[in-house]
Amino acid sequence: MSSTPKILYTLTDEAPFLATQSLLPIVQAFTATAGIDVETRDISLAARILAQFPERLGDAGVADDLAELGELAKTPEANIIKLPNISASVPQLKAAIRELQAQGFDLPAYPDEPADDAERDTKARYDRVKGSAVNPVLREGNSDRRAPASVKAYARKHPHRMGKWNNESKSHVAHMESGDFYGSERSATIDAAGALRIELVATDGSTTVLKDAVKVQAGEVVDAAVMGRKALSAFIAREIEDAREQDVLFSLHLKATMMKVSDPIMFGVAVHAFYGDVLAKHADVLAQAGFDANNGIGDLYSSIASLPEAQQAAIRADIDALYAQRPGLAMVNSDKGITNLHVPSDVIVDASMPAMIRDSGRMWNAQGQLQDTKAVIPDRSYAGIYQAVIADCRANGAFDPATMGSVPNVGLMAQKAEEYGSHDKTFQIPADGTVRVTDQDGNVVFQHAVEAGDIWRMCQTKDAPIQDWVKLAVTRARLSGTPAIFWLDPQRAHDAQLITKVERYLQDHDTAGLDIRILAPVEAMRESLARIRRGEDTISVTGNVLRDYLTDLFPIMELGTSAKMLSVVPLMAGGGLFETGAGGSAPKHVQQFVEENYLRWDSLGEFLALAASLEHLGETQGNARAKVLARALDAANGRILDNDRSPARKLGQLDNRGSHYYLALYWAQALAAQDEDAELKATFAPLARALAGAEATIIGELNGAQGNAVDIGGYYHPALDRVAQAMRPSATFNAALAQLAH
Ligand SMILES: NC(=O)C1=CN([C@@H]2O[C@H](COP(=O)(O)OP(=O)(O)OC[C@H]3O[C@@H](n4cnc5c(N)ncnc54)[C@H](OP(=O)(O)O)[C@@H]3O)[C@@H](O)[C@H]2O)C=CC1
Ligand SMILES: O=C(O)CCC(=O)C(=O)O
Ligand SMILES: [Mg+2]
Repeated sequence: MSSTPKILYTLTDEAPFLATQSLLPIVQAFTATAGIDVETRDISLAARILAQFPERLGDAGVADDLAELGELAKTPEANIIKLPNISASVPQLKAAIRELQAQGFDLPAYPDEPADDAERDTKARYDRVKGSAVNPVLREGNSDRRAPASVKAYARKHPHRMGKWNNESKSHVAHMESGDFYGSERSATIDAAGALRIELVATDGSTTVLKDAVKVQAGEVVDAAVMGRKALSAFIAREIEDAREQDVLFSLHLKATMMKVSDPIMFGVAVHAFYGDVLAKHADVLAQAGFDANNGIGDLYSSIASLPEAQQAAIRADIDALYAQRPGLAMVNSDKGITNLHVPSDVIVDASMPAMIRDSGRMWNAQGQLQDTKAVIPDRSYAGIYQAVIADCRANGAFDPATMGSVPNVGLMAQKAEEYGSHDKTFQIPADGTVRVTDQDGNVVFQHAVEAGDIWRMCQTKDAPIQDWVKLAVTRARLSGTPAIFWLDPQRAHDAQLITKVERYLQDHDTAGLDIRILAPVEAMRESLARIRRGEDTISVTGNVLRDYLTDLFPIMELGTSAKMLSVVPLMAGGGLFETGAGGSAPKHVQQFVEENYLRWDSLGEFLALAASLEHLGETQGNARAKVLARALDAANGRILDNDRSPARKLGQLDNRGSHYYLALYWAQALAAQDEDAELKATFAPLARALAGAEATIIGELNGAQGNAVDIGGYYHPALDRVAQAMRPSATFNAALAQLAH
């Protein structure tokens, strides 16, 4: 066991990174009193890019902290606090590369179409950073996400605003009826460890190996499915027309960040369907300019920027004319004309569907007004759950945060489970034929007839994570005395395999007196919704994708945001990964910060994660002081909520920094009030007095800093000293904390 107990705190991107520059000095000062080191590891998009080119960057290069954390996560010592990070789409990746180049880092450009081996190597390195490239590396355990009792109580007492619903709403979800992943899924449980080969046998007789030697373990569930390009394209074209006829907005909801191979292609199909006439008319020019529809219509505007002004104007005019014949497009930013089809990472289904449901089922139109919307979620595997929520809200009105029950989640996630681990086995098929998966003895495991342009993918779900997931579900059901529902669809090939395993592994546990059921997702949703309307809680036990979707959906309905969730990953090797909240990195918040030095990011997720991390450290390392710190922090978190010390949204009020001051005050007061550890009590009593005595001065200094633009020297790679200075504007607060170190 290591001599100095250590917590590794991640530096990430955007709002959580800014907030860290204020919060971390507080955390480090407090934990040092218990001899705990809180060290940082940089897994920001910028750091991950820089870590790819050590030989090129020399001294300017950085260590691969993510790789280090990934290894650590497989050991019992791991205690990692993971803040949200950017999962970069290609446009974001390119912007980050440009920014780093401008800062003097000698990085190669992102080669869209690599021409030689060197460029192929460069692209492969950048692609390692692309999309959701952090979470899958760290998540060596399953997921336990829930609203702590204090947070739920706060939400009940101070219900956030929910848009009203009525049964005239025309909003709905549209999904395919055939030709999708759902309809084509085949699944098998592997008997003995071995390796699978994926190959395309084209109709001309040629065979291409798509992937050789995919290692599989005994008991592992593998499945494969195909999304037909023609079927998808025809479906989207129909839905565009239907949206126009019904006079509702058209919107597309995918997860291009986590499904980084399949979903940008699907996004591109929608861009082509919507803007097809213009894209066809200017096809040659756009191809020359390097436009790629998979990167969104925003890529068209940036690609044509180098063309002669008249040519640009002609293309823009054609697009504007096209809008007159199309349904309204849901907007990401109406003022700036950013549409739902601009950038694939702007509308991410886990957050975008709950936001729509919270806003009466409406999205923003080009005029800056909310309007009923068609939400296109092409694949049927999960789309139905959102329609079930919409149908429920239409029939019964919006949910009431003051009375509704809770739906916590136990999610199967470890070791790149299911779709979220499929990227290296996802292919856009180059020619008509058959994709065949064979085992080491040449037996065909499954095969699909495919056409050029189709998206074929294979997923893996290992047995040990499934066993761990079932155990976690039973443990949570027992500890919370709450019914648990496994959301599994017997009609789906993959889920049918899982149902067999769940039924088998439930027998390994004492389930006497527990209410554990297995229901198909739509039924599970209806049952859970009926129960929350009655104020009852139900644990959702789901696969990886529904874990992602439900842990934004329910928190956003129950608490207003998923930032207030406790999100723990008990690592299978015995360590702990403590994620902060269940949502993302809120780019809007950075914009507000640089414009007016006001940060509305709520760090409650970080506070909760830290308490859980300290508790874990106390338990696993027999560190009594860590437990005292954890209990005091729990008390402080409760007071933050009771006294409403979370950041407000608008300039002039308490922002992120002010909420950190109150955290320090309440935490110090709780430590000064406890009697378990006299030394800690003596250490924190003077700090508690100093912070309480200087409340008006400190808040004055913190709030007084607001109002002007701040230059932090970069978006993806801001200057650390500038951020630190901006985030710590109270000399009085800083001095009081510094005293603690003496
Ligand atoms: N675990 C991870 O690392 C995750 C990372 N991401 C990444 O985050 C980025 C943005 O994703 P997006 O889907 O827009 O989701 P976000 O969760 O960042 O944003 C949705 C909205 O939720 C609110 N919100 C989220 N967190 C907080 C917080 N701590 N305090 C206050 N409000 C909050 C904000 O709304 P408002 O202020 O309007 O109320 C925000 O605009 C992407 O780059 C994505 O890849 C996304 C999900 C998880
Ligand atoms: O890794 C990502 O990109 C997002 C993760 C996420 O949304 C989640 O786990 O809830
Ligand atoms: Mg999510």
